Amino acid sequence: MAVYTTVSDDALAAFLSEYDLGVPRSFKGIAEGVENSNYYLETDRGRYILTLFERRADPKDLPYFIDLKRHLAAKSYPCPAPVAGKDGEALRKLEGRPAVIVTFLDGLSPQSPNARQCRSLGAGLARMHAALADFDLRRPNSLGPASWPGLWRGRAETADSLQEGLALRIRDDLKAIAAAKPQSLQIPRGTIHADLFPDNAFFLGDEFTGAIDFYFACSDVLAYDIAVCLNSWAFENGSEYNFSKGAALIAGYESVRPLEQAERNALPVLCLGAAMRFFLTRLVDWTDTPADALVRPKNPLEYADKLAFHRKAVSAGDYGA
Ligand SMILES: Nc1ncnc2c1ncn2[C@@H]1O[C@H](COP(=O)(O)OP(=O)(O)O)[C@@H](O)[C@H]1O
Ligand SMILES: N[C@@H](CCOP(=O)(O)O)C(=O)O
Repeated sequence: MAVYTTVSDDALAAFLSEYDLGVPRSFKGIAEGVENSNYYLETDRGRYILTLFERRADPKDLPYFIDLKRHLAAKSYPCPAPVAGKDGEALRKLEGRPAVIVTFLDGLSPQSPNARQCRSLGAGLARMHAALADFDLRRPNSLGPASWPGLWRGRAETADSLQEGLALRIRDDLKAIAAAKPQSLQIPRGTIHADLFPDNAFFLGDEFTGAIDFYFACSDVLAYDIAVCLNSWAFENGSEYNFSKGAALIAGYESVRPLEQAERNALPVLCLGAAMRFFLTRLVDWTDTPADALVRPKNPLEYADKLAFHRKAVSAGDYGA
């Protein structure tokens, strides 16, 4: 359960008095998620999510995330809309942490997405990129390749304790990615979600109905978002790549924005990089999650296994593109 910060009755009452949201009916910690503390809030006027930002969120980035969601919502892209208080501000403090209220989005996150859902998700991702094409704020990817050596430092022993010989393989992957210089790729850039996992996408049946959790959004190559999605949507049983799902996801994306050849060529290194990013943050969380936090850290080995698949991929064809 992702609740790092407990909200007292008095603090909640004082916080809600800053809004015009009616009378609270329900307030509960949310079981899913790992990054921030999330609460479900229902009042007589509607349903909301209250988020308190925790360790990885840099307070100076929060206005960027709020503006980004406002931009998408203004374009009728289905995502949570930030709720402003009586003073017009969406960002304030609760229990000493930065906090926002956003609107509740309906839909279900697929546990095991099928190929039709992958196709719809790919199209939804491309529509998001299109809707953000004129979003003019910039935020560097704080979990991009430059951050990985720092995340990895001092973790070799933990990696080897999870899987024999893993540290050596990770060192080799980091060297291979650095040599490929993914930051210098001459391919389309824009604003990306950077964490569009199945638990951050909602569906009604097989139709993508919206995205949540934009708190890793940043300026980067657009195809990196596809790489994140191939990693999180197209594998089964951890490490088995499902070609049909990957092909459907890419085809869905291309039904809105066809990929350039250079983007296709970059897919293997972008997929390796995306798997590395999630392996490393999971490895850090595996040992550094506070003992009293109500959260289930995610398994880093799932991404160590995906790295093994990407190491062998030579072209976009290996992913179904
Ligand atoms: N706007 C929203 N509408 C509906 N449910 C939401 C919304 N925001 C978050 N949730 C629920 O809260 C869970 C955790 O949210 P998420 O933003 O993924 O947390 P974290 O960033 O802390 O990992 C989601 O899986 C979803 O069930
Ligand atoms: N998607 C990441 C962790 C971030 O958590 P989320 O619940 O905000 O998606 C992972 O799976 O490692």
